[in-house]
Amino acid sequence: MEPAFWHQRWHDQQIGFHQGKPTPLLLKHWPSLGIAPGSCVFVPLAGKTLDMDWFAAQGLQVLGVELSRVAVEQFFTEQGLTPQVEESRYGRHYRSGPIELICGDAFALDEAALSGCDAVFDRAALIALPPELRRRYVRDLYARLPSRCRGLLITLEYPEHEKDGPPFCVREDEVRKLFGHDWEVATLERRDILDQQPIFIAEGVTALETVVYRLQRMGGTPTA
Ligand SMILES: C[S@@+](CC[C@H](N)C(=O)[O-])C[C@H]1O[C@@H](n2cnc3c(N)ncnc32)[C@H](O)[C@@H]1O
Repeated sequence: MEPAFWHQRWHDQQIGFHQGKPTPLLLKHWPSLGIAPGSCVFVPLAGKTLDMDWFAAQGLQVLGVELSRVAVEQFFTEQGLTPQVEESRYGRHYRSGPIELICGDAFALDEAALSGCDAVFDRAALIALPPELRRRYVRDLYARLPSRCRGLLITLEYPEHEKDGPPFCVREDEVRKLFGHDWEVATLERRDILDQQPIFIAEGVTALETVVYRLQRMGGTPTA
């Protein structure tokens, strides 16, 4: 997916992935990670997700990264927030209270940019990328997160021949292969969601599951 693809989606407001409330599986599983208040959560490929708002309400700091300026500015406008804006080599930083959203390319973030992150939340991010980019995303971006990091990853699985991505089908064996060497991966939940996704049904998809994984950087401190 080239940047132009996403810029066009935001320009046309073709943002069916955006949810009008925080991700229910986030609310269910985040507490099990035991992330302390005041910690910083990295939200890659953030869009204007209300998950960022939810993290802030839990007393967490948020660092999001998003390509589209439309998305970033809509996030703050819709939250009734007036961010401070500043440029850096990573892009344009928008800050309001505990939320900082960088309008820029996630692949350009280096270890220095991510050094304050204690956790990561990946929903509709890994699965927004085609196979080769997924490998780069985990190999390069996830590898720059500090060794104390842990987090949640949410994926979708469906018969691949029935639909083109995004969102892409990313099966458990691929998740384990992608994260395998550097991250401990635990499957927390697998849920059939086809009947809640009429758009997939309309496209001819006959089976759809969402899977929640806990990610723990190897060498980090595991929780119960
Ligand atoms: C499917 S959307 C998901 C947004 C958000 N995670 C959510 O749950 O609503 C993927 C987002 O990633 C952004 N994106 C794609 N490639 C990116 C990149 N290289 N760096 C930063 N953002 C990117 C797109 O503009 C789009 O808003």
